[in-house]
Amino acid sequence: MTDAITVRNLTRSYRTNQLILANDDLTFSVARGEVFGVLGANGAGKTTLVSQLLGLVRPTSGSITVEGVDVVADPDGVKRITGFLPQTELAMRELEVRRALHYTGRLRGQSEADALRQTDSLIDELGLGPVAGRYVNQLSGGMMRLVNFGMALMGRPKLLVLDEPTNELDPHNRRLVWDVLARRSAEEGATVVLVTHNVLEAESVVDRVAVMRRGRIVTLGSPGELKHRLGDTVRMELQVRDGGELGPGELALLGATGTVVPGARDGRYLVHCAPARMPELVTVVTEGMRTMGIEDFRLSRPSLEDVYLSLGDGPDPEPSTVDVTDSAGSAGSAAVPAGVAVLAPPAVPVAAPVKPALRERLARGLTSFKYLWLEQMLEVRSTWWWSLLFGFLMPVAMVFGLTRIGGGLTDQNSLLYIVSGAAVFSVATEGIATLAQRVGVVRTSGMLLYYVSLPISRTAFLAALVFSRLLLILPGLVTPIVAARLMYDADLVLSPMLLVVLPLTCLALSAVGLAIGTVVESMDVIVVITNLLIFVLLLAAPVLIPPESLPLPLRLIGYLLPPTYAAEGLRHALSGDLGGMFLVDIAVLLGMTVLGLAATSRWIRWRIA
Ligand SMILES: Nc1ncnc2c1ncn2[C@@H]1O[C@H](COP(=O)(O)OP(=O)(O)OP(=O)(O)O)[C@@H](O)[C@H]1O
Repeated sequence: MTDAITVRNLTRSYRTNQLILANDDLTFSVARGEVFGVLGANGAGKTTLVSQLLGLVRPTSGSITVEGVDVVADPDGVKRITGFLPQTELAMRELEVRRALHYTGRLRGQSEADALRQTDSLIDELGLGPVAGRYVNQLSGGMMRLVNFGMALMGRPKLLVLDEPTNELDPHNRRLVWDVLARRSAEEGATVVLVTHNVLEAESVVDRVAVMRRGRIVTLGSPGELKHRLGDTVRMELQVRDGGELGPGELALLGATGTVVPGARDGRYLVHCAPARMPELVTVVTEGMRTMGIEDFRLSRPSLEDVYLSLGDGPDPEPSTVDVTDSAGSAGSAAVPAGVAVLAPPAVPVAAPVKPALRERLARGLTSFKYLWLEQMLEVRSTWWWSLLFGFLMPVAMVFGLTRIGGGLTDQNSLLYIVSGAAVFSVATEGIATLAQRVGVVRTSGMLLYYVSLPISRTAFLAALVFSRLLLILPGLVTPIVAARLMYDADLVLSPMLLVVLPLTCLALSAVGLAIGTVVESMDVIVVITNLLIFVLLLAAPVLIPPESLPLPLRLIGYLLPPTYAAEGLRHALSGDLGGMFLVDIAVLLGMTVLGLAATSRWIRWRIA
């Protein structure tokens, strides 16, 4: 078998108030078509390892090759051949199951026909027929996980990286997932990297397993080999009544015949001993059943769980105690420092990063944009009525109401303020506030991790976010103008310049929304900032109210806010005043667009680090 993954001296450190070695000098290889398990306690470094395999986290040092692609030099190359199932919340939750699978296939570069074909066959294979038309976020946790598993399989990736794929699944569906994985690896030659805490289940699925602790691989081999290392032992599994604990005296009594380790459940203990000592152990247990509170016990051969538990959770092992076996034939190397050394030279030569031709990139970018845009449009459908309220009715209501305050409309200038103010207020609500909050949710929920793992460009992703809101934003800009014309036969100039001002206003305010949602760390702070902005717009900025009616401090604050310039630009355009001040407004809006998009592009964590 040739190697699909080659990892050499991989180290990833994080510097917080201390230096954390999340992965510490890992060297191993995974053969093509192999199911490779990664086990380890919380914080052992499993997620850091798979994130690096996927090109999502940049190694501090070392190298990774996946199917001949140098992951560090060409992180996009690896995304084209990988299917990823993260533990975090996935995108596409507001789509129907069928669409979520289909769109994922298209975003992974499948043709329309192929994506539809595979969607149908996966729905069959995973038994998703009864829920195919239902929204993903309305399914039970287990069914949602099964759909997410299906999404990872779309595009028939050469490498599947699955983080706890059977979490929340019932026994029937767990079996289904393992069977599907076994088929993918045996029939299609897919390589599977499986992160799991479920040691018992992993044993029946994985070809080899690496056990990690404190950033290192402390043992690696096939389940059979690892169990063999426990020697010619037998084990007894004990269950203490009501999940209780054994006291030090009782542990010493059992420990006299073998090694005692606590099991994975409360009240469960495993005792390993030589076959010759077993009668003695059985006597100790049967005689002490009542005094020790032992409810049940049984004898068996050691399992992978025993290997895992026998490694304990003590301090990092010394290099000399590191235990390595590599069934692919690689040998451990004493020259490699602490951790594991299972060194296999890459069987596939590392290819230089392949940059697809411009035409292909454009075609891929457009397809990505189309499906991300469609996805976003479907995501916002639950809030359409709210957006339409702001887009159509609120600006009209504002024009209607504000023109009646204080005995009615006095002059054309006031009408201009009201019309442009109402328009910009509605755009700011949808463009800045809603967009900023949406980006914040995508970023903080872990959905971004999923988008980042797909072979899509950041530009396509951001463009889809903005353009999906445009349809909701544009009516809010236009309806106050139409309302004023109809209600007051207002003398508004509908110059071609409006075709510049209106889209630019949408774009500039959306860019500000994107930047706030990206740069501000906390979701709560994003909500506070955007609400405050809307509040200030309504009450203080020279958007609805002429500046001469505002005290100087409020006027100054107003001129610090982006929407003020949008309102001014619109007012100047509607009054036909296209002189110097209008050009200043356009320049500020352009500047805001560039700054907002640059800040978003710079700070959005497209590659986690
Ligand atoms: N972005 C980060 N900044 C600082 N420390 C980090 C970061 N990511 C991971 N770590 C640290 O690296 C170590 C390994 O974390 P990792 O998430 O890889 O563990 P894990 O084995 O996947 O754990 P779990 O089973 O809980 O998911 C932990 O100590 C963690 O706190």
